[in-house]
Amino acid sequence: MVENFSEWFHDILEEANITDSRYPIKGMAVWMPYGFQIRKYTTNLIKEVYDRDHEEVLFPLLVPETELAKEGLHVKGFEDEVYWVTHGGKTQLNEKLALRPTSETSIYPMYSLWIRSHIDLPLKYYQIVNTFRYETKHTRPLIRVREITTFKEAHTAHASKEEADIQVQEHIENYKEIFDTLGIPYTLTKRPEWDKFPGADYTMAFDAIMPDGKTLQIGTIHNLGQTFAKTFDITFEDKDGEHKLVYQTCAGLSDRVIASAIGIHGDEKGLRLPPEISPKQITIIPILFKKGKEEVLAKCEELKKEFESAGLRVNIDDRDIRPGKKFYDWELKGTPIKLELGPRDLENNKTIAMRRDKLEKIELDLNENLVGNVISLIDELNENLAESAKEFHKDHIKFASDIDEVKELIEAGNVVAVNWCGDTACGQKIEEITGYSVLGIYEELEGKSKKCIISDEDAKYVALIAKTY
Ligand SMILES: Nc1ncnc2c1ncn2[C@@H]1O[C@H](COS(=O)(=O)NC(=O)[C@@H](N)CS)[C@@H](O)[C@H]1O
Repeated sequence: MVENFSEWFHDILEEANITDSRYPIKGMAVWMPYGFQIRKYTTNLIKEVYDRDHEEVLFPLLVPETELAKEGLHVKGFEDEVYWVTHGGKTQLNEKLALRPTSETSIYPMYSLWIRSHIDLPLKYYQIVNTFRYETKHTRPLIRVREITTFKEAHTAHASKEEADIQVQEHIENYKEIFDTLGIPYTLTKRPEWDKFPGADYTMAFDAIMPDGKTLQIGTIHNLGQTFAKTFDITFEDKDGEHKLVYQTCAGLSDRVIASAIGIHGDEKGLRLPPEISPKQITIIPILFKKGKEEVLAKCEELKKEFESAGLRVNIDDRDIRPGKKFYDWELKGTPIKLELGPRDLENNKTIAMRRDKLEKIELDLNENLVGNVISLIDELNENLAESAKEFHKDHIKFASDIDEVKELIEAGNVVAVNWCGDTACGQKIEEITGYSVLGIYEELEGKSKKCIISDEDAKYVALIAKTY
């Protein structure tokens, strides 16, 4: 793992041409070409999963103040973060318009118009848009931004509580598929009452443990119950002609999916990208001398076509610079597989392959199942990135039976599991004493001793405590 993760993360975004934070508004950055490709493949993955049982839509960016203010708990939760538009040209608008911090209050008035009968349910829409939050905590590219550029928000409406509960599970399965595909390990916890989404009945959260041991909330799923249905009058006529309020869920992902893929898999040489989202999966590096230059380049083009017809993304780095610089760039940009091809290799019908995760030379025969062999290397790399990330993740969740241990384990870069009676008073006491956050209830771990770490009452749950981004 890298030494100073925070510095590494900041530097890699610039050096690998992912984003440029020199844009003259704090918390906003430019997606540069290489990063834009990574973002494109990440959103493709999210769409592939969500298009199975949701429909993609696009709502306006601006939300009338009256709509935003309707849901008391919700607006309370966001009032300090909302950006406002007050003028059209020189004309003062007769109503302030919010830049959406999230889209419940722009979507649900329309749900109220569209949903009339039980045959309109379940309604399951999602959009991938930019949202705006005037974050006052330390902003950080991709991790805590003021313009969330890649905000996937799914909003569902159901005829019954049971269906909404099932939908929460389906969102959880969707998120597991997305994060597993990217080899990103996570803890799944139920956020404590005092830290759930404003207006939600409860919040399920995916947290990643970054290399510095701090956790990053990489996705959330909210069971909204009927709170927003009441506020926005989203009702339907059921089979018996009764008018009922719908039950709702919503689920969000953001740029943090990309932040965790970059942060968790990177090493001191740079990115090690999961093949799913790497702009190129194979970089062919011709070793060019005056003699045999044409033949080598011709062979590279031929190989490129062969890999592309197998559905792989390939580039040939034929820049007229020394190979060492090309290797450096390939390692920095994290392409999964590098193939070296020089005149001698051509004569011997060989190419030297290298996996970006292990950086070991592997000699492959050019005429012997080359595509199959390279695909196997890509799969092995994918497996290995996920495995080593899982190792790190597991090694950094420790159990503490007394409150002093919690602090020292977190300072040592861990997430800490403790027994908790579930009382808010105890939970908030844990945060007060340690200065760290209760991520929530963690079902994966069975409590060792069954006493709450604060009250000594019978512990009902295991809770995770962490230093968070
Ligand atoms: N300032 C931010 N920068 C980057 N990502 C963020 C930021 N704020 C929140 N996120 C991400 O966005 C996800 C969804 O945000 S949220 O507030 O929890 N949930 C919602 O807004 C729901 N309406 C989702 S549909 C969070 O889980 C987190 O991963």
